[in-house]
Amino acid sequence: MTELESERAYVTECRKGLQRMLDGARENVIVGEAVAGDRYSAERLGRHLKSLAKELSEAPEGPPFFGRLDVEEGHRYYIGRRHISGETGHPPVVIDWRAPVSTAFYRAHAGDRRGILMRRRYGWADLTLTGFEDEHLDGGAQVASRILAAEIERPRVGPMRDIVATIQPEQDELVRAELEESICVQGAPGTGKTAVGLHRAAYLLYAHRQRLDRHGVLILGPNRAFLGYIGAVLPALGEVDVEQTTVDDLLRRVQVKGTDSAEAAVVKHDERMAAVLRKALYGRIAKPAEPVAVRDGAFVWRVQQEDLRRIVDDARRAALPYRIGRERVLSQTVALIRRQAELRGRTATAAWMRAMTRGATPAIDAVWPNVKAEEVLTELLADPTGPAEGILAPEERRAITRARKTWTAADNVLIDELEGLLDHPKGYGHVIVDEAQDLSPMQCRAIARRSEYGSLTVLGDLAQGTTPWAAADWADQLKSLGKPDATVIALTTGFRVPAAVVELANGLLDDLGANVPRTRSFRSEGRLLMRADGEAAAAVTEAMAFEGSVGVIAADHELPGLVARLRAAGVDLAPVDEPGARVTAVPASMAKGLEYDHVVVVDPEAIVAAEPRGMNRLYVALTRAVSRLDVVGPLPLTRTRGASGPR
Ligand SMILES: Nc1ncnc2c1ncn2[C@@H]1O[C@H](COP(=O)(O)OP(=O)(O)OP(=O)(O)O)[C@@H](O)[C@H]1O
Repeated sequence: MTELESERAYVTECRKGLQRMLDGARENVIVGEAVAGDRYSAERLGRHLKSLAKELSEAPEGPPFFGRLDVEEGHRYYIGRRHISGETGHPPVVIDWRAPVSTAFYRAHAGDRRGILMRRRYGWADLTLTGFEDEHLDGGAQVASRILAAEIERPRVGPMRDIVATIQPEQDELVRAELEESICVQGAPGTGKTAVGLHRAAYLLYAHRQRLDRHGVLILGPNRAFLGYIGAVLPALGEVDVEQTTVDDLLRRVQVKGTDSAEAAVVKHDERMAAVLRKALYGRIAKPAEPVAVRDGAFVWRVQQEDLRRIVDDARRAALPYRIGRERVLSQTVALIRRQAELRGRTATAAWMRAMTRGATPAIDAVWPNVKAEEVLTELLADPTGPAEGILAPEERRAITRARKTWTAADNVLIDELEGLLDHPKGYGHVIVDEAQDLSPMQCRAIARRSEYGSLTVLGDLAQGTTPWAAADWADQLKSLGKPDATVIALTTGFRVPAAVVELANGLLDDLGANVPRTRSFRSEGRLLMRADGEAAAAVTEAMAFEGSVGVIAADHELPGLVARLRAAGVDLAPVDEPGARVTAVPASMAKGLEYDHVVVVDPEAIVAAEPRGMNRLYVALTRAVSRLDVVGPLPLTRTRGASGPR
């Protein structure tokens, strides 16, 4: 038997192992229901076993392993996307990539062998094992892995895929960072930030399943097209319970029908709004102007004005959320009434307490009113002379004063801030934030509230910041996110963009004024073509001769006209939220985080001119290509390049 044949025989053994696990899980469902001691545990056990059986039967069929570690003569571990048990009494046939032993697969090298003699990587064509590649760590020269290079250079089609077989050592360190540790990854386009974030979610769920099952993991991305693009990665790794959403969707409480002026949006996203909102809310608490009087049959119980004032002051000092503070004031007021009643020999039954609470409520409403976040904001936005005075400048107050009552996206952020003052929000065990350079201070606060007792993985690139409030450095952003001590780590090897395109993009960095390290590309192959105006149709048609996806990126306002012209030339483009299409029309504002095998950027000057941070937008657009980039029309003049352009 050749070595390849014996490896193929092992594949068969793995498939048998999987079938055994599935049969076992199904049988357990039947037995489990019978053995549980009571109905409650029968139900819980049943649910657990059923979900295990369901997960196993629905797991996408893929290669059962992608690597092997030989630790000593005859002793080896196969590493795969999921654990596969051996026969009863035998060790597992495949070890989960997240298990501690698998770490060596990603990190061992000749200088630090971690007890490994040999690492084997496997090549697959769908479900057929086609070959393998060995790396002997106990001597011999290091050779670059062809399987690894082929995987990274593979043309892209459809949604994002997992990278478990090829995670790089510096990425693996981030994936496996401790749960308690908040980290911030600064990485140029295509360095694998998103991939690292998704694999970190899968890793943490494996390593801390119980804790995170209770508190949950949340992934925040820039827009829905991006979520559609990354949505299949975690389910393919067996993780289906991770909440993936955008910041806007996470904070949506009122329906957005209006848009803010640029000035108003900037003010509403400014951190000073937190102080304005606090003042607006707590300004509603009044000094008690009279005693509390509660009728109780023939009696009237009283709580003196002085006592009520003390209760209110104590509750304010305790810095509780507003609603909890109000509850405390009400219950302490009723407690004083109860004490008086008991001194007079009354027994305070539950019904009596409820009646006293009802009776005291109007008096408490007068000092600590029950309010809704929307009401507070409506009043604030209607009155330029209100709580914002002394915090915002007069023109800023005017900018946010609105004539008509329609909610905007920024209002949801403000309502969320108020909700955070009113009550404790739902927290998560771990939150992963992608494109975090674009978050405003107020959005950061919303995330900080949800991760106060958990940790964060912050992913971003200061050079790709396109919002008016984009971060200039990570220290401030991390402070706003409530994790000032998070470690900032830079990733500098690009796995998406070919070297020629990286060179072009690096040339733009000086114009962006972002203090970030330059990238080097893992990929020497690839093509950059500068084309003249009017060659968009030719560029797209030529792109379609290659395998892989094509993305056509243009300024948002130019895209509809371009799509119509291309359609007339016989090319149909799918909208950006349809992952998996052959040719996609991508508005520049939605390009962030996406990638296509071949990208055609049309009219770069229009992309730059369309918005204040247009140069950053162009930097994003130019760095979406995996194999080929066509730039149609001249690049804007830049400080570094002068009038002639790169080629
Ligand atoms: N170790 C790796 N092995 C194989 N492919 C990788 C690896 N790391 C990253 N990639 C691939 O490189 C591409 C870029 O990765 P990703 O989208 O995570 O980068 P990013 O840093 O988030 O980029 P951007 O800033 O542009 O959003 C993806 O196709 C990803 O699968």
